[in-house]
Amino acid sequence: MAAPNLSSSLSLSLSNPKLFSSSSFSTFKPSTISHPTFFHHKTLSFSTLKTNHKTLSSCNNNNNNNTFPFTNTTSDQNDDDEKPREECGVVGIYGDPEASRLCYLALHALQHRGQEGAGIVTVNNNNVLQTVTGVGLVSEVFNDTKLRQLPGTLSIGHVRYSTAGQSMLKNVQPFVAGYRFGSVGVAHNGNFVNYRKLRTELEEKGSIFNTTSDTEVLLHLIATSKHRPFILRIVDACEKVQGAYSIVFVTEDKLVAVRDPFGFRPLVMGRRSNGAIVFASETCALDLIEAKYEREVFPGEVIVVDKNGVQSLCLMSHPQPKQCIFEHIYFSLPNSVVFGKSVYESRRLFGEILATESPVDCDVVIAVPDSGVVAALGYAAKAGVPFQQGLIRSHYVGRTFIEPSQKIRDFGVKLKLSPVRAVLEGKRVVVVDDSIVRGTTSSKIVRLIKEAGAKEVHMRIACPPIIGSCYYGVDTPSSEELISNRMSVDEIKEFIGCDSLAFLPIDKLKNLLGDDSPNFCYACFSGVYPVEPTELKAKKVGVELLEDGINGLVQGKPNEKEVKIGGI
Ligand SMILES: O=P(O)(O)OC[C@H]1O[C@H](OP(=O)(O)OP(=O)(O)O)[C@H](O)[C@@H]1O
Ligand SMILES: NC(=O)CC[C@H](N)C(=O)O
Repeated sequence: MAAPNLSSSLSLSLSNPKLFSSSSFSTFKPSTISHPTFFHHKTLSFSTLKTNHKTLSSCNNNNNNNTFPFTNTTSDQNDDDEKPREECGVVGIYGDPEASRLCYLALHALQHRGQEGAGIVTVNNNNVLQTVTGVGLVSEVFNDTKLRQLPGTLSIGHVRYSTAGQSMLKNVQPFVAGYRFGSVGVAHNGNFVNYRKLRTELEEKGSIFNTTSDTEVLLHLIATSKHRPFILRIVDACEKVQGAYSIVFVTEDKLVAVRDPFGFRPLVMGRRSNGAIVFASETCALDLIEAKYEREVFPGEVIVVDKNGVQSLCLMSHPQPKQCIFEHIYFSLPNSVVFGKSVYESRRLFGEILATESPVDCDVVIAVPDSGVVAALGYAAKAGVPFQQGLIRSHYVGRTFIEPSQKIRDFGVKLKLSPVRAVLEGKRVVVVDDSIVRGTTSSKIVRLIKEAGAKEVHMRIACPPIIGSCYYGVDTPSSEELISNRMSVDEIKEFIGCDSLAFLPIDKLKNLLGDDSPNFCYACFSGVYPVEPTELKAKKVGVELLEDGINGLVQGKPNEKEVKIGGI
């Protein structure tokens, strides 16, 4: 399969369905996509499609004047961890003879988004979808022998951190399924909030599930869809699921990328110099495999890549994007551009705001590595205080450690972070971290720093207090386990034992985002959910883990108070 030839001219005279064309997304104003990228969209032969599909009949975003980076597409140009877990990372590559190896490298770049399992599916020369999946890190799952088993030019890959379904091999993606018209593979970042209901309905109709992952419902919905051709089956399935999804699909001859109408999770598109098209959760993956960033997959967009080129069509209309602000706060790597903004720049500014809003006399600013580093640099620069490395992070301990008991978790922080006495002794120290979830890390850190001789410890947190659990792909604990949901800032200060504590004020965060502010989801700070989480989150009671419909077994009643449903 060769790289797609995108030189054919665009013909877009569609009124129904519409391709993503000149609808405007003025809120997307990233410098990186300020020079519009033009694709040669090959028009789907819609006369052969069942075009009454409502999702394809209204493409423009309602109620906003957003402008797509295209200025004119009618042109011929074209388990029970206590922290917020990372999310999954996805990658898709079309038209490169080294597709699986590039996928493997891209998954390395996305490893911070999931460490439970990794997998790649590649279409071989006989049009067969071949899979390698395994539990653990990318480097543990793949080796040269495994990659040799994946020849072909079309691949998708996934790194997993579970939000629904246990952490076990059978739930490691990509999933591949055969249905009566062929095979399809899927890699999903996000979480379906109506998974349990859909699964029950499908099971009642006879579906047999292989996994306990929410993602599998999509395959059943595709297989049972009455729509033709395949792309409309995908659209049909996506219409039925609710919640967050940035997905790549592979068939014998197509790569398809889809982002949910709210655009909760990121998904970007790039191109290698040989013309190969690449989709990835973050731009850091594009950079690693030398794919040039072209643009985001837009909320509600479906992009199909096949021998005819790149086609873009709209999944469904929606009032306003609701991109996850936590990608900028914690999840994404600082070298990525997410939702059109540099993550590094966001974090540096969060730090600057903290320095302005919550100044304190101090001798040194230190970070809780890794995700607190850039905000600490911003704080130090603004405050005019030296930044130093007061905590050394072990490179051999994962980003989050998944320890079943609190006792062992306490060691976890010590194992991961070691204080530097030379930096801390006798000093008034500002410690910048990106977030406080349960407060475990902060309380341990304050103790470590004080034990190393610090005179004062002032915690500055580069996000607002987290009071709501996430239902859109971040596996935060249930709301009742979130310290900011149970305690005031003063109480948290007492609990973690620091001399002062301040969070990034939400209004300042929104001010910083400016016109783009309404396009973000703040449910974790407000408890107001853009998409109703009908199935409540797992929570721990004593040593028992109660799981809900999202995560599987229900052994107890979820606390109804946990979820405040609000408007968008
Ligand atoms: O309040 P808690 O429940 O302890 O959780 C918050 C901590 O967890 C995250 O760190 P993580 O261990 O994921 O490391 P990272 O900064 O390297 O991503 C985050 O950066 C905080 O330090
Ligand atoms: N973190 C994610 O995006 C998880 C994807 C999917 N819900 C799973 O649990 O496998």
